[in-house]
Amino acid sequence: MLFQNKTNQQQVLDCLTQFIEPEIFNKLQQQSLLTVNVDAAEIVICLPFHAPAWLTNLKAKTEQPLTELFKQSPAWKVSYKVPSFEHKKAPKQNANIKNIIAVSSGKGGVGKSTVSVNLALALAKNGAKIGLLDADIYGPSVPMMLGEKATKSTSSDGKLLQAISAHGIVCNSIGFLIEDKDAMVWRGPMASKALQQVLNETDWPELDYLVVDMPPGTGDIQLTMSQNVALTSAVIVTTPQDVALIDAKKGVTMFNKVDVHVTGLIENMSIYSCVKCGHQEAIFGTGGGKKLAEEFNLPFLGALPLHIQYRENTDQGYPTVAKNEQSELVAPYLALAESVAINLFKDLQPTIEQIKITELK
Ligand SMILES: Nc1ncnc2c1ncn2[C@@H]1O[C@H](COP(=O)(O)OP(=O)(O)OP(=O)(O)O)[C@@H](O)[C@H]1O
Repeated sequence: MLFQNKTNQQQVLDCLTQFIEPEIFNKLQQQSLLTVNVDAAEIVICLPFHAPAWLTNLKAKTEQPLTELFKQSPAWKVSYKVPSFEHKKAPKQNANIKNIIAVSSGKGGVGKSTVSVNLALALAKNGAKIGLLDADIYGPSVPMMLGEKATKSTSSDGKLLQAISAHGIVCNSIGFLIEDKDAMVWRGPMASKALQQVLNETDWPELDYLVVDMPPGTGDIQLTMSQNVALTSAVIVTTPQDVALIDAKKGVTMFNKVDVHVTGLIENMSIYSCVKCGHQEAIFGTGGGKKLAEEFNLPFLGALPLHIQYRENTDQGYPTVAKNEQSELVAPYLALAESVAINLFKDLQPTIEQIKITELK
């Protein structure tokens, strides 16, 4: 009888299953990332993604039931290790870069670079080690957006370029390698070579994710680039407008064609909030991104508002997420970053070496 009254591990795990999505819970268990120490009233978790709001929410929801089981407030021992996820094709990859995420758009001007920059910063703000590579040969804008336009790439060993540090992330740009006027006449293999060059000839520190701002469109250039780089996954940026959605469809189709995993869709310029009166309007329509995601059975990763501050901040080289002044503009990016990191874990398997390391612990 005494034994029955004593809380056991399984009861604690049963409690946690009610508050963690099954796909996440099962994988955490399979990969030995979640353990319970009943005697110490401890939940020990090694999170494979950085998601502060997700964790805070989980702790808040489980506080009462776990306290009842443990007869004391639970202690959470949380550590982080983002795995390198398997991808279908595996061109040689820099060992320092665990994962490469392409930010893509079917058409130009939907805010792909703005999203790349702020998403990279938000992933870093959530705790991940982040690099940003500007592969947009048509208009490399990342150096300007990060306030590093005047910075020149340097090399300490005469072989590898130093990655440029800005606002807590490191970056490099294809813009440092090319003349603007040249890019217009490039073909796929040339652009792909330039991307590989800037990727492989940069001295990247250890990165959980390298975010790549791809050139807009789904033509020969984008196709070759996606084929020749070890992309872990792609996210597609669209606006709610029909024309943008049609092109976003082409984006998803392109990545499917070259066997690159698509994490999901992001809707930019979603709702306009008037700075003066707060009135909200769906200038480019509403719900299109979500509908498209449903059509392709992909996660809808988040909607980002249309707001003048996003433009002004990147124009000044101080992106909104780095500036961190307006929570209503920063919060959607932090949520988006969590969504991307969590969905990658849900969808993809860690590489074999990664599993072995975890099992040995
Ligand atoms: N959510 C937003 N609210 C307000 N302005 C935005 C938003 N997103 C992007 N912009 C602005 O829209 C313009 C186009 O954005 P951006 O350069 O990021 O788009 P892009 O898709 O990368 O374009 P390109 O096809 O030229 O590479 C920029 O002036 C940018 O500041």
